[in-house]
Amino acid sequence: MGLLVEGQWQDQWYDTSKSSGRFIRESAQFHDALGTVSFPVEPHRYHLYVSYACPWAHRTLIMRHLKGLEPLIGVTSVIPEMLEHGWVYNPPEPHYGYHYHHQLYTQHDPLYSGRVTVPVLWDTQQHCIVNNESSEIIRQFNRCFNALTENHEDYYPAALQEEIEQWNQQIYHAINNGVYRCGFATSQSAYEEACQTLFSMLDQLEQHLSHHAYLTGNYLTEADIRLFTTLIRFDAVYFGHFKCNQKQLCDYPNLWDYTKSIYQFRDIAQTVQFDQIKTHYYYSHGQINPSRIVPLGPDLSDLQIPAKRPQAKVMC
Ligand SMILES: N[C@@H](CCC(=O)N[C@@H](CS)C(=O)NCC(=O)O)C(=O)O
Repeated sequence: MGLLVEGQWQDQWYDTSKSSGRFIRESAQFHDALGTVSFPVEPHRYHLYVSYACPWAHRTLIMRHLKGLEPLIGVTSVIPEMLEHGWVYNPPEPHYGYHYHHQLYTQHDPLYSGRVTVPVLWDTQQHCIVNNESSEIIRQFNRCFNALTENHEDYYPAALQEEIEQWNQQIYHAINNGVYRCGFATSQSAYEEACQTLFSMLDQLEQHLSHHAYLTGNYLTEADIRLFTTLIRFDAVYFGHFKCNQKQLCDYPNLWDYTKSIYQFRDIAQTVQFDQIKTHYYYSHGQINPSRIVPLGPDLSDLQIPAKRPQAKVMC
């Protein structure tokens, strides 16, 4: 785990010393958009770099799948173990033969300073990063390629945007980033604050999902996709490794059924790789798990049993 400082790789854990033990996530630095003069929409031009372990990158894999973009946008993944060199490709990535993900960042900017994260959307023609913020990449995947794919499904429909934004904001803070705020906290008070916020939001969602099939009703939206990638990792890694252990997700009947329903929707299950998820978290974070032992459980076979709620609808 590390970061680049003016283009030089430094092996360094997160610094929580100036924030009373609280983990504060750095913002992504690249925010360009497809469908602009600089980045016109073209097949086979853009490439996605992901980790199957990472919940943020997982959002982009799901949207790429639902929007039928697999034939148009290639994917390179890293190995789950993220150690002194950060994210590592295996085999080397296809465009430049790089071994380390930080080499892609310095290809874009030889003096880049900051964290080296996945996902990255890369332009293979101009040899640069288009965007490294998952919430923006999924919006671009949702709308930019419709003319090429003839897939007009809309996971961010105008009529639901206000509601989606509200959910996104609450869920990002309490849950998506919330599990990291628990796991990477280095003081008791920072951990407890994050854990209480997390479980109070899960309790609120459990109520909501007792009378709504999905966050905004019967339609699957980006808000559900963003929530799903954290929930599907909950019992496997966040409960134990990140100490989010007031309850397991499977103790919440509605949240668990909701998670199953999305897992079972249109082969989304194929984007979920539990081996990589468990190996990444338990093996990579030596500060949290010095033995690097990866637990055998939990038994997640219940995910295969059909969910009870109605299958999601998709707006077109
Ligand atoms: N805001 C980014 C966050 C991406 C992110 O933090 N990814 C993690 C993987 S789960 C990462 O690459 N971390 C490496 C690091 O922080 O050094 C997004 O949503 O795309």
